[in-house]
Amino acid sequence: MQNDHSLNLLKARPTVVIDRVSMQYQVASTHAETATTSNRLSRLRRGASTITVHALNEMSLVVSHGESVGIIGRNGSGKSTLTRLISGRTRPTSGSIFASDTPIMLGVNAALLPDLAGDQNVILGCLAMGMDRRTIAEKFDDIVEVSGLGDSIYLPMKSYSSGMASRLRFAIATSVDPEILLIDEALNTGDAQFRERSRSRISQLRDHAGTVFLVSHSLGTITEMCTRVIWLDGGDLLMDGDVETVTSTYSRFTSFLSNGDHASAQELRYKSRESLIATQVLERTTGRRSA
Ligand SMILES: Nc1ncnc2c1ncn2[C@@H]1O[C@H](COP(=O)(O)OP(=O)(O)OP(=O)(O)O)[C@@H](O)[C@H]1O
Repeated sequence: MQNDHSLNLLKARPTVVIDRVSMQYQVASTHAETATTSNRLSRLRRGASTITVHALNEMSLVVSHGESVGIIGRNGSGKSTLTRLISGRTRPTSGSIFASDTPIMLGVNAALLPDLAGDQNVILGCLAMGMDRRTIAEKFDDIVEVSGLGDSIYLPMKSYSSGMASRLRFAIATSVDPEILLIDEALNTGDAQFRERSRSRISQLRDHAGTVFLVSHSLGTITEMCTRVIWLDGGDLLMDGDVETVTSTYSRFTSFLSNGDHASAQELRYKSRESLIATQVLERTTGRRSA
């Protein structure tokens, strides 16, 4: 048993290693114990005080090739912060993140222009991702096909609905077969046909041994597309495991909360966190080891 486990670890090729990462933001706050209208007005002149928001408390994770990791949790639990850290757009307050290749963040990396037509934006987006002209020409039809925009591809992007724009971004961002793809909610805007198309595109990416991170409030989307799920709450990593176990526990948690049963929700939160087996990232040492 132990040998099987060690063998699996050896076979797994890590793509993202999150080593004791935490994130705090310094934010201006107008809160005061003794706030009155007059001192609120005087604070308008003096400026607000600063507080620290603990967006992510220290956590470690190792994600490997072929994994599609769903990130779930209530509003403000730290999901977007975690994806921004993995993408390298934000630096963690403490800890380090290692990635085997540049992570592509859907919708952010494709710097598209609203005045240009969809087809022109395809070229712009591909150039921005570092493709040469020949590769763009090879991929062009496939990108238009994945976007499902039909003749709307020739219209300016500013005339698109938000769902149409995110379909185009999805098609462009996934055309590079990124080794690490981060998707934050973008898939929820599409219609059923697009969801089907994006689902098959994500499984293609996984088959090419890539890694996908998907933030979503839709447990249906997570169940359809992910092989592993992590649950964040209040900046804490509460669960990390198979899709069924984590999503069903999270559903119980949210239904306790919506029924006003905060005690049971807290108990479930506590138990989940207690049973989490924390990842430990060991220092890599070189040279001869002593006995
Ligand atoms: N740029 C920022 N400056 C200050 N605080 C921030 C910033 N970004 C996020 N936060 C805070 O960090 C915490 C986590 O936010 P984050 O956006 O990561 O949550 P989330 O789980 O993605 O939420 P949602 O489901 O609502 O998108 C929140 O308390 C939020 O207010």
